Amino acid sequence: MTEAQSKDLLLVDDDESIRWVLNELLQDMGHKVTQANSAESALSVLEFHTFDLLITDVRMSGESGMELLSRCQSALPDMPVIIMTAHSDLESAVQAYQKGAFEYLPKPFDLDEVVATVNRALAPKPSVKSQQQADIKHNKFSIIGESPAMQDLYRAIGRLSNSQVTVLLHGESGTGKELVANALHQHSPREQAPFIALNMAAIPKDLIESELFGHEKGSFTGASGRYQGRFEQADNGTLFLDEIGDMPLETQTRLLRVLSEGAFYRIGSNQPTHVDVRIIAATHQDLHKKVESGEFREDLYHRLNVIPLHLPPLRQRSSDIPLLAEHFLNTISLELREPQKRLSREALAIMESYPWPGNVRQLENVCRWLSVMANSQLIMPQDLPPDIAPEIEQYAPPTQWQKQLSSKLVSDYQKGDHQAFIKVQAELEQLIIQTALEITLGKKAEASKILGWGRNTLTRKLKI
Ligand SMILES: Nc1ncnc2c1ncn2[C@@H]1O[C@H](COP(=O)(O)OP(=O)(O)OP(=O)(O)O)[C@@H](O)[C@H]1O
Repeated sequence: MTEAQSKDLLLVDDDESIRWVLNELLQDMGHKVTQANSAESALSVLEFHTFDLLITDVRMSGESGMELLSRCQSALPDMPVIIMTAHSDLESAVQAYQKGAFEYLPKPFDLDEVVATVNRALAPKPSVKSQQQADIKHNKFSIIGESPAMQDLYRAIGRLSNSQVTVLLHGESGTGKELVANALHQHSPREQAPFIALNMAAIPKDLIESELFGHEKGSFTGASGRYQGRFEQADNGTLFLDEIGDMPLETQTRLLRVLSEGAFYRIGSNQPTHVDVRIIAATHQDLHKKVESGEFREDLYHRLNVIPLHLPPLRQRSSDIPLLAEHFLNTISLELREPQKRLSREALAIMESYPWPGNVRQLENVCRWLSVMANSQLIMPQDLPPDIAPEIEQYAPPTQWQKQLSSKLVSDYQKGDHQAFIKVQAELEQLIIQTALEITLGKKAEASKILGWGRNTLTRKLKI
């Protein structure tokens, strides 16, 4: 790297080991790095030295990285700031972007990503810079998840938060498309205006136009009064068109006209109605294929697909299942005014490997079912509904020998034999080993196979 490319970087984190790793990396990239362990000490360094880039953690004792970012935005608006945080949720991502951060990096980070981000931040750029400093209110439609796929999504919502652009959400049913559409609206300049949702698959085809555009009294049989359509209801706000792939072709043509002209006619009226509506559409179908088969207008497809966002199915982000389940069990317990149930490690493991064809909606329903149906506070595998864990035998009463064994254990223990449990385990093990050897006519290799052990394990256990 040449001298000319070497830049002055300020690195702020109260975690010394993270500073060490990043310092090594940034110096290897050829940059000069100054370190600070708090926002306060960063500010005092910034008083007498200018930097080409600030990289800061969010959570530190004293002032936070966000406060540091705000101060730098007003005093040093040209210095790009990269925000890093271990607490990566939608709110922090959106807040970082809205406060003017150049980029938001969730921890633990990938070092290649850090290099790429630093390079982009230091690249010469046009001097236009968004200075919007909107305050974020708490989002009641909280989106849960920390998987890399969700973090990509948070970043996309953050980047789009100052814009009005049309978005097409794509994802299987129940992946959270409506939730994300709502979050896009809540974090947009239109947040004070209505968010109106309409699901094309849920209304009869011959009523779609009247639902969208409204009608005058008597314009068709059954139109007993004047009706304001969803477009008018969403004026200045956002209209969410769910299952857009199910929109009939004639309605597509009308929708296209509204999008290009900003006006439409109520059914039965010849007066144009002008509206200013942002469209967010969603589909679980492959719209491109529908265009090829002539079922979806290509021009409308391009008009809607300005920014495509993909919501991955839950089975591809199973690391989010524990957080989502905890969130649902908590909100449902509050709804039911009952203590919150918890998932045992074993039950959670089964849920994490289940494919969830109905995605987050199905997980939410299962949590509702468990909140009402599970017998104990700690949910065990046998408490799970049969479609989630079909191989788990549902609770069955103990058989005669199990009852006898159990009462012998209790009485031996109560009589003072504190080794009772350990002895029975060893006896049971010897019993199943002998049975396996009997049916394999003493062949250890075969016996170890049916026992599910390695040969050495069997030999070792035989010696005990
Ligand atoms: N990441 C998430 N965090 C919290 N709740 C979620 C998340 N994703 C989805 N949900 C919940 O799951 C349910 C289904 O979500 P949503 O209706 O947004 O899915 P969708 O993709 O629009 O489904 P469909 O295509 O069937 O209309 C909702 O109750 C929603 O609140």
